[in-house]
Amino acid sequence: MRYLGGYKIALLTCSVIALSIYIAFYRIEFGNGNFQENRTGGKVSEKLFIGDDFMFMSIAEDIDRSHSLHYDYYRDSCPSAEKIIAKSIRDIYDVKPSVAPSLIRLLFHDCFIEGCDASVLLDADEAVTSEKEASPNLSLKGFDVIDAIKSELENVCPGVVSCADLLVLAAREAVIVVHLAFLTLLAGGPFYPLETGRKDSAVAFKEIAQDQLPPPQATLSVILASFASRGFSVRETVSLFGAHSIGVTHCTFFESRLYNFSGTGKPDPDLNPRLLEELKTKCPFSVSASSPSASPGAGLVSSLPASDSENSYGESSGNRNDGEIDLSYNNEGGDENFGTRYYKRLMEKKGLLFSDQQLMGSEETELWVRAYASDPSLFRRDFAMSMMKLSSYHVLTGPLGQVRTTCSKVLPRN
Ligand code: HEM
Ligand SMILES: [Ca+2]
Repeated sequence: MRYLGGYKIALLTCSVIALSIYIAFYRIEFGNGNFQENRTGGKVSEKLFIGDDFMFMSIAEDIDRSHSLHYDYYRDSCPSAEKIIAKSIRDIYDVKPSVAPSLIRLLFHDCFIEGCDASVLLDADEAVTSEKEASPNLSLKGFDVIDAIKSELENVCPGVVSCADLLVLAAREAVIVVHLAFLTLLAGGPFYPLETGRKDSAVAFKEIAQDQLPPPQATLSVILASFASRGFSVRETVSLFGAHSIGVTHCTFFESRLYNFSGTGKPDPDLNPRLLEELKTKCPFSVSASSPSASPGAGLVSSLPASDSENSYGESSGNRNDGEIDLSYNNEGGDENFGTRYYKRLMEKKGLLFSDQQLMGSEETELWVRAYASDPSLFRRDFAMSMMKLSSYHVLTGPLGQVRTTCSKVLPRN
């Protein structure tokens, strides 16, 4: 009996130690804010992974599964959905690699504004003031790709797969194809598991998009505050910026750094002098660099230094006839790693956007920049976690949303 009692105590002690280690690990690795309240009030389960292998773990199961996100949500209703999406992205990427950055950015602009509910995809009509018309969204691309995949899905299982799920799954596939291209997929990721079951909004949020998407002139404190208000830690925020390893930016978003930084009439001292000279040839002086026509929205923009706020996202930035430059323009050293190369550039003052270079502006953000620059697998792992978190941010589930049949239109009211 005494022996059995001792055994029980030992077992209890072991369990307590194991639980403490687990909790400590969870806190250290993922900080706070990882639980996402969905709009039904339920908890979205979190998945963790250790090293480069995913360890699936349900931290908090929803009570009512029909009103929450879960794995393989379309298992019975549309079993081929994820395959159709994945194949479409791969096929399109083969002929048009720019689809990958377009969709990753589209996901960010959807999820950041009132959650991943496909609100950004809605066109304007009598009932909808489209987010597409908000100035940060004028240069978004990839809507045609989403529409094409959606019509394929509608042929196979009409009215089943939401546009919000389609967008997060398509963006994940975009991350995968990019990594295949960079030959880093085999090096461990970053595939990230995604739960599904998001519903689409019946409204769009143009004013909120205008106010709350940080402009390329945003200062570090503005950037961090805007991500923190959505539950993203500094580490997660810095890792998400790694998406700027690929894709393009228009000259208009950084030209004031070349010619008239903060109204000084001089270039931004935080821009690499050699890169500066090259960029000047790619983006010749234009009127907008000296006296911007843009009149940005209020909100975040109004908290910028006056001279910077004048030329944030311009009202017509997407329509101006201005050059497109690779965000990784003139990458020297042949370092082809997605992520790593972006952070190395920041260390050499080669971030194209002022907001990118801001990540070198505090001890804590600089620490993560340096960590990601030197450790590709750490970056891949953190990026995957943060993308997963972004993709489940503030989702609509159950009866709170709808499943649109055309992603640019809300369902007609009965
Ligand atoms: C403060 C935060 C951010 C700002 C100010 C910002 C700003 C910008 C700007 C100005 C562009 C160029 C757009 C153009 O000229 O067409 C751009 C491109 C892009 N952004 Fe961001 N961004 C931010 C965060 C993010 C995040 C968190 C992601 C994804 C996780 C992201 C993904 C991308 C991608 C992939 C592109 C390239 C798009 C393409 O080539 O089509 N950005 N961003
Ligand atoms: Ca949204």
